Amino acid sequence: MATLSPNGTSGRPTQSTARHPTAPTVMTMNGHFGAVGEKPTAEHFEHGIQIIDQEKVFNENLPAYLQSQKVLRAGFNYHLISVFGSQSTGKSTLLNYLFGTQFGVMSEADRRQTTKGIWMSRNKKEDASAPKEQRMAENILVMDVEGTDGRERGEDQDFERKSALFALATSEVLIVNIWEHQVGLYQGANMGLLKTVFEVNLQVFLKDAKSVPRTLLFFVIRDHLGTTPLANLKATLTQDLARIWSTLSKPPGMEKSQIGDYFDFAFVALPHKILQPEKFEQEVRRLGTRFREGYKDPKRDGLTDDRDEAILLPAYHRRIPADGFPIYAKGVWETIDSNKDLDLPTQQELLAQFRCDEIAKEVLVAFDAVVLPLEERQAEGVASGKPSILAALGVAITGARKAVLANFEVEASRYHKGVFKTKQAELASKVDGRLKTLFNGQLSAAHKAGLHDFSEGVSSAVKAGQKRSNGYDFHTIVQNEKTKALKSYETHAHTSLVEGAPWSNYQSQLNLFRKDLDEASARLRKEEMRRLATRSERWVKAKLAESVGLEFNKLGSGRGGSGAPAEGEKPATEKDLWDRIWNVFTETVSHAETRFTDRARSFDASPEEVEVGLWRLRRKSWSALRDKIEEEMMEGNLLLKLQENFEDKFRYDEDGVPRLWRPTDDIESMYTRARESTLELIPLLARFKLSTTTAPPPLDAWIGEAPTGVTAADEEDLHPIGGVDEDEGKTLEEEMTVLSEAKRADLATRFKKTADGVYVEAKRSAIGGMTQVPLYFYGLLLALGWNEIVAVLRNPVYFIFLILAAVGAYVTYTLNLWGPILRMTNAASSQGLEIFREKLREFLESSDTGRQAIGMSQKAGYSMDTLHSNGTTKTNATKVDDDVDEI
Ligand SMILES: Nc1nc2c(ncn2[C@@H]2O[C@H](COP(=O)(O)OP(=O)(O)OP(=O)(O)O)[C@@H](O)[C@H]2O)c(=O)[nH]1
Repeated sequence: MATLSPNGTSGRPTQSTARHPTAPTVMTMNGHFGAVGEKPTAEHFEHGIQIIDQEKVFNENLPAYLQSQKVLRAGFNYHLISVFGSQSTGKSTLLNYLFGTQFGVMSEADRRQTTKGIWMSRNKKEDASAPKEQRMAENILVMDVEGTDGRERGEDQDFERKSALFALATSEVLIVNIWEHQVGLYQGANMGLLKTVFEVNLQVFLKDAKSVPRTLLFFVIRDHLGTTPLANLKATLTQDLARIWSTLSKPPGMEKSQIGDYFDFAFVALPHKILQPEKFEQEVRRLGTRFREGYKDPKRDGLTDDRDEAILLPAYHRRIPADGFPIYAKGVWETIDSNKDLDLPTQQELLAQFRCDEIAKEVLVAFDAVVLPLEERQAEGVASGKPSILAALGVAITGARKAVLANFEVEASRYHKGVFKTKQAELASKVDGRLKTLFNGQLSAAHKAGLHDFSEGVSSAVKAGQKRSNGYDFHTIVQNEKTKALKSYETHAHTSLVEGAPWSNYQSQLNLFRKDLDEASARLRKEEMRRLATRSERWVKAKLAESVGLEFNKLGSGRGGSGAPAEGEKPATEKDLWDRIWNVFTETVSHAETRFTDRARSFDASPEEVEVGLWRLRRKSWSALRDKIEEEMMEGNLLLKLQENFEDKFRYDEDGVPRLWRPTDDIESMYTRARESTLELIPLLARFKLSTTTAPPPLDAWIGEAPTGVTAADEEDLHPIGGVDEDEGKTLEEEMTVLSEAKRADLATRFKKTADGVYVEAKRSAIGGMTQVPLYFYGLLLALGWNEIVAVLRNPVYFIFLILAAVGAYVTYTLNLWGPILRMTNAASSQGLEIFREKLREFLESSDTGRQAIGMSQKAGYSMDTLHSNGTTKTNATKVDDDVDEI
């Protein structure tokens, strides 16, 4: 590191190493760094910083310097003072005295330029008299500007002009350092330079005259001997300045403007430093306090001497926040250096935009630290399809939002108001955009979870209710779950509210949630209605299976309680079969409808929904009835019913007593009557019609028009019904046709064969009864069997056996058991005959001659085979059982 002698002359810092590649990579006094990435420290800036070097290069380390001096975060709480004047007039010396800085000072013996470019240093003198909280006023930055009229630059006044402009654009106070004997001179008193300053001032602030901060031109007259009073010197200088002002060509509209409209002037004279060192130091100290102390009102504070008035008035402040100063200064310098028109308001706007963006970035770091993880968790939840509800979201994001906006305001509000407002709005909308997404995401997660929980809650409560003996009230379950879901949603939404954000409310989302809940409960209710409908349908089906089955069974009893049917007249049970079925059907369904309606009402189902449910129930019930009828009408079943009906009419008399056929009986006419009566049943059964009207039942009127609320889904599983679903191509007539013409004919043929079999059997049994033994046969039996009779009578064992047999026969007779015994015997003999026939067939099948015998035996077994081929499932054994029952 370069070293400095205490007075800073011999070790005067070298120039920027950045501009001299051969220079060592160490930091030099001007604050330019050699090594890339090297961080400057407070030590590096012991002598301040050369913010612009003599080659007019701006030093990028200015922020680091301000940071090291703890000025960067001071906001507006700092002051900037520049000093300029002729070379070697003691400017640096004055600043070092006033502010404790360590600017380089020329040695007494060597009159050459020491200050090159523009240096800056922070005031190091503390004002011990000031209260602690006011010590911020010590943030005074002092710029030591390269002296004018220097022999080193000669005629080149470019830097001189540019540095003066720079000082004017940035400083509150311009100290013009002149020696007493320079007063009245033009160049020596820097009047040329001041003319430039005034000109530029007019141009620079022309655009926005109102916002022009005033500048204090503070003339420090050095080596004041006292022979010419300060007032005179002051007057001379004031006159000179006024003259210069008057000679300036002013822009239109500003012709009459006075120098005092833009500048304040102050004058101070300092004694000769060499000749009157004590007085010099005393006056310098007095002057120093004027910089460091707050403003003093001459009258209020009882000041008698304007030498005690404060210098750094608020009106002079350039209103550039300290953290924006390096950017601003750089922008200003680059504009000046490139000889462009300096437009300070624009510079300030540019600065404001730049800094506001930077500040926004800075404050967003803390915001991101809070919000980013939340956003990530939410995005993960959405991606996985299970949006997660973020706990205490509102508190977290409200804090983050408040902090980011407050921090931005603190830092950025110092900049150009318009830009600040715009950037603040931009930041707020960016922050709010993200938070709104987060908030809405939270609400939609709560929405989804709420709906899911609601459906689950209802389902599990219904399941639990199904297990309970006293059932469950669906409506209450739905209401309870709905209340729970709404409460939970509101809690989540409430805890996610972002305090202070105008968009942060959830009323519309809550309404949407409520609407979706209603939809979900309507859907669940519909499902429950479906379940109820299924239960009702099952109930109707079971009831119909029982009651319709019973009605059909009554067909088997052909007497209908009125004995053998008279010619052409049908028993009541047969005539009004369909009426009874229709009545049973409508009553059953009506009963089911009442139950369905009551239950559905308890679900809070709408009348339309109930209407649809009832309509479906009626259609389903009709289908169930049709199925049942079809089942009853299955060929085997029907033939059996007809056979039973016929046998009932044929085999039993008017009192329901089985007939014992005698040869004298008119079997044929009785058979014909019973057969015809049963045959008449076939057309009756073939078509579903009411006896009263002989028309089909009013099915379409009974089912009714499809309610308006019926959807395609409701009709999906319904069978088309003629008369109701005309478009399905089936008429009501077809719907009501139970047996087709061909089936009827076939059924009649089959039945006739069965009936014929029964008739033959009856005839045979009548003829069997007719066989009488001749009387002489008994005489012959007595004659031939006399010996055996005597043997039996004489033998006590035979005799006792005979008596027992007689008693047994008598008991059988008194118990009326002879008939069944005979039948059983008959059945057993026919069975035996059948077995014998089978055996014979098997035997004969093995030989050619046997085939003929099979044919014969088949003929003999005609009635039995017919019975089997007619589809009856009854075996002889069961027939025997039936007979036993009948008895
Ligand atoms: N007579 C007199 N000499 C002074 C006074 N103040 C400083 N000097 C001397 O003047 C010389 C120049 O002082 P500097 O402070 O370096 O002057 P400067 O204006 O900063 O010089 P440059 O930076 O080169 O422009 C030094 O030798 C000082 O000792 C003063 O009030 N009166």
